[in-house]
Amino acid sequence: MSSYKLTEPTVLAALGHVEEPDLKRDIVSLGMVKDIKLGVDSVRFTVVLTTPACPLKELIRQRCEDAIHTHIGPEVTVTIDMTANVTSTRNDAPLLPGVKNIIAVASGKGGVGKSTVTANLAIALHKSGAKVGIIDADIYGPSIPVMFGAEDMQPQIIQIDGQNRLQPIQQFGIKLMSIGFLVPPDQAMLWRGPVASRALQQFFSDTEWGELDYLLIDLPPGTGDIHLSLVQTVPVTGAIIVTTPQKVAIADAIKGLAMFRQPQINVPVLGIVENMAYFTPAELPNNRYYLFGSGGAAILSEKFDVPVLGQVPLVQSIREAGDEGKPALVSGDGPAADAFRGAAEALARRVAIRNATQDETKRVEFTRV
Ligand SMILES: Nc1ncnc2c1ncn2[C@@H]1O[C@H](COP(=O)(O)OP(=O)(O)OP(=O)(O)O)[C@@H](O)[C@H]1O
Repeated sequence: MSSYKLTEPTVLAALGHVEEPDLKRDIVSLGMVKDIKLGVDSVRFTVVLTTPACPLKELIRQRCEDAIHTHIGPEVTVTIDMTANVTSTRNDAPLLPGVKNIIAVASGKGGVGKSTVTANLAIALHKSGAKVGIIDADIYGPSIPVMFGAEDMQPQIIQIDGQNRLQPIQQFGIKLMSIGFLVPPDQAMLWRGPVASRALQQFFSDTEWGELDYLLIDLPPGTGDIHLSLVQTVPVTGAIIVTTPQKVAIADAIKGLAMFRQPQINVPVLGIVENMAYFTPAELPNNRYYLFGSGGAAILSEKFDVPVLGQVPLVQSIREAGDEGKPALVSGDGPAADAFRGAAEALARRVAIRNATQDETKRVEFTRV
């Protein structure tokens, strides 16, 4: 006969000592413990994480096991099923009710690798088990179709409740929508701002996205009409800023960051991704050459109190993968893949913290900033 008391209340009391490291609250009051099943000397339960990309999964599992052993008894056999339910503040959203988080990916300067970062973050999140989509909002220079080897594909039109709806293209597990799928590239180039903005709005209103944990928006470089249209069309969960370490890129990244932080816009900036942070030759993966300088993102991070989500090296295989139409992370390994995976985990973590600590973003309701 065991001397300890193994009941649902004692299990919950024990697990009440386990703190979610990011949210700084115990996992029981956060509603993360489910399906407790008791045996004679054993307990099995499920821990529902806030993202499948959670880098703290093993830490939380270990702490749960330790808590049961410490507070109930060391002899108890503990089985923990880890699962995830991505959190959201998009409650009762009229547009895209099945999309939990809308993440804007912005850069100050062109060519810093914003689309490359978007594509690989999406693949990393998908590989962790999340449902992910990308809207290519770079109406005048869409690059997502090429990066996903989908430039010849066309979205199907389906009828739902008597209305025509666009079906996103699906490649490598990611749902995609881009102007590049709908009109020849040279045609969109000639559109004026309002036409381009309307095209973007249709990606939200007329596309059948279904259920998604993360919808990434690949914005055009700089700050402009499309950015305003985005925040006027949907409440954006948060933004990330992609930059290279160069001074000119950082100066422009500050402008992008400041735009999201304007009081009228007020979209939380979740972090910075420093792309082409250093060069690593394939044959000497431990050598790092800081071609564009170093420390730029760190300075930005400190000055604006925004975390650096990751530093992605400049490697030939990333460029080749982009040109071949298969984002590097689909089949790649090595330092670049590690950097993208780390950045995706950090992003997912920031989204979970943002959702637990900040109210829903409001859709912007004005025409001028
Ligand atoms: N870390 C990297 N290593 C090597 N090449 C890279 C890296 N990041 C991006 N590139 C390459 O740099 C070029 C520009 O990247 P990308 O199109 O992603 O930039 P962008 O910021 O989205 O550009 P745009 O100004 O069109 O919005 C592409 O050829 C891409 O493959």
